Amino acid sequence: MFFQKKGAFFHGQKSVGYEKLSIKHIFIQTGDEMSDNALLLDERLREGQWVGDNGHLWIGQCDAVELANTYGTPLIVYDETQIRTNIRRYLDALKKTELNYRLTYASKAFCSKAMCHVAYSEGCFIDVVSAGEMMTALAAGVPASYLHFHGNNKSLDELRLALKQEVGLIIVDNKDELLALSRLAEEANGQVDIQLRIAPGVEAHTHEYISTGQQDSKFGFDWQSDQAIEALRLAATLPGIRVTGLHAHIGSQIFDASGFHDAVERMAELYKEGLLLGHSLQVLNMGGGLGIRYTSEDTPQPLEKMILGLAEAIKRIFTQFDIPFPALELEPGRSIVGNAGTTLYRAGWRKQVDGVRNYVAIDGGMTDNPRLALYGAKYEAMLANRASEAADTLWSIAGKCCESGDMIAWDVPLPNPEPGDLIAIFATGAYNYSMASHYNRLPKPAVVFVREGQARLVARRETWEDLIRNDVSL
Ligand SMILES: Cc1ncc(COP(=O)(O)O)c(C=O)c1O
Ligand SMILES: N[C@@H](CCCC[NH3+])C(=O)O
Repeated sequence: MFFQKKGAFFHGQKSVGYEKLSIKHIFIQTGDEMSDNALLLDERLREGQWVGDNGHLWIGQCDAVELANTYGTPLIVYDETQIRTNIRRYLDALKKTELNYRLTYASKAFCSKAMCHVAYSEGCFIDVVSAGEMMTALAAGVPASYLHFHGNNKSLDELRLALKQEVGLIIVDNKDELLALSRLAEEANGQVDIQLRIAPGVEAHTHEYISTGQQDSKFGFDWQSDQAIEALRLAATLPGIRVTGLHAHIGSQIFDASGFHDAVERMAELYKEGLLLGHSLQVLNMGGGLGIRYTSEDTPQPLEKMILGLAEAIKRIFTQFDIPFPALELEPGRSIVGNAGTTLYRAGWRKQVDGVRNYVAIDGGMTDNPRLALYGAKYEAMLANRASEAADTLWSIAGKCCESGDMIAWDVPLPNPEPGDLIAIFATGAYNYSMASHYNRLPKPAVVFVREGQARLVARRETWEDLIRNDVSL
């Protein structure tokens, strides 16, 4: 039987081990209202970073130059304190909403055993979207009851695995999956808790490719054409499943709260229908999506303001519908790990075309950071070994792949780089390592966590042997 283990489900009910599990450490800066760089002179620096007397970039009290010399480049450096701070800010804000709540880390943003362990140790549930992410979290010691299984095309094998492992929740994306899951659960004589993912048909105000709440989306039951209400009706007739919540994730890198509020209106209407159909709904899962500052052009609202605003909208709208307040579940990824990651590259050869552009090539590229190629993402850069020198020339940072679009940043200010300099790219903690590829057979970079002056390797650099491991012997 795979009934969910009881008693670990809402922070508001004090049954989850947030207080118990959290590890004491010093916050470098705690005020939610402060922007990332409020205390720092160089606005490219993130919280927990500074330029040392030696002119080097320091991250989490570790010298970036030493990190690169020790672990090689490209190297993704995560400030573990920052990750924990980000999670605690979410939990603190959620606590203030006075709703029951649950915080789920969307591991797609950066999935590794160390990261799953950190998120869980801070009290997060873990959103996984494949058997691979599920097995990573389990290998990290996260109990299956803390896993929430997402995805628009979970295979039958993946669903069977989720049931066998007794994951805490499955977020069902479409009718085919709903029918299949009910059948599998019935065959196993069990019952599984599910949420239905809804496409509420709202505008998220973000890049088209990372917008998911609109009607024309591959994700979720369509609200506008009544697919969603039909799913609730169907689910009420199916054995083996218990609909405990409704889910909407409208997109990613969002600064404007209006899309969330519009979504709540539609979700509340559906929630009421669900209750009337006899579903034991308890949770409104509003997904992730909060944006972060990649460059000074980005101006995210303070986290607490976004969360309290969302909670107020939920309370107001649920009151209008005359239904009990739900527990609020959030599922952030980028805003947990994005600003905590910095990638260090070794500068290679340059190409300067007078009056056109200065290029400096690095020892990585779209293989470890495809975000410019995919979304036109912008980043800020610094020479980590010459961080106190004036950044007085514009340089474009090119990857080493055979692809003109293999760029990391266009025209960013740097002191004239020399081959061998160390180039730091900030805010690369989300969707970089997790979207890394082997194009041109480049090995994936190493990942280290730094914390209070200590560094630990959490993912080793791939080797050439790793790259040919799956090639069958000739
Ligand atoms: C279902 C779901 N939940 C949560 C997230 C995390 O989003 P973000 O990284 O923008 O917080 C995503 C990714 O966009 C998602 O697809
Ligand atoms: N990969 C995207 C985010 C996708 C969010 C997952 N649904 C990015 O790098 O911004």
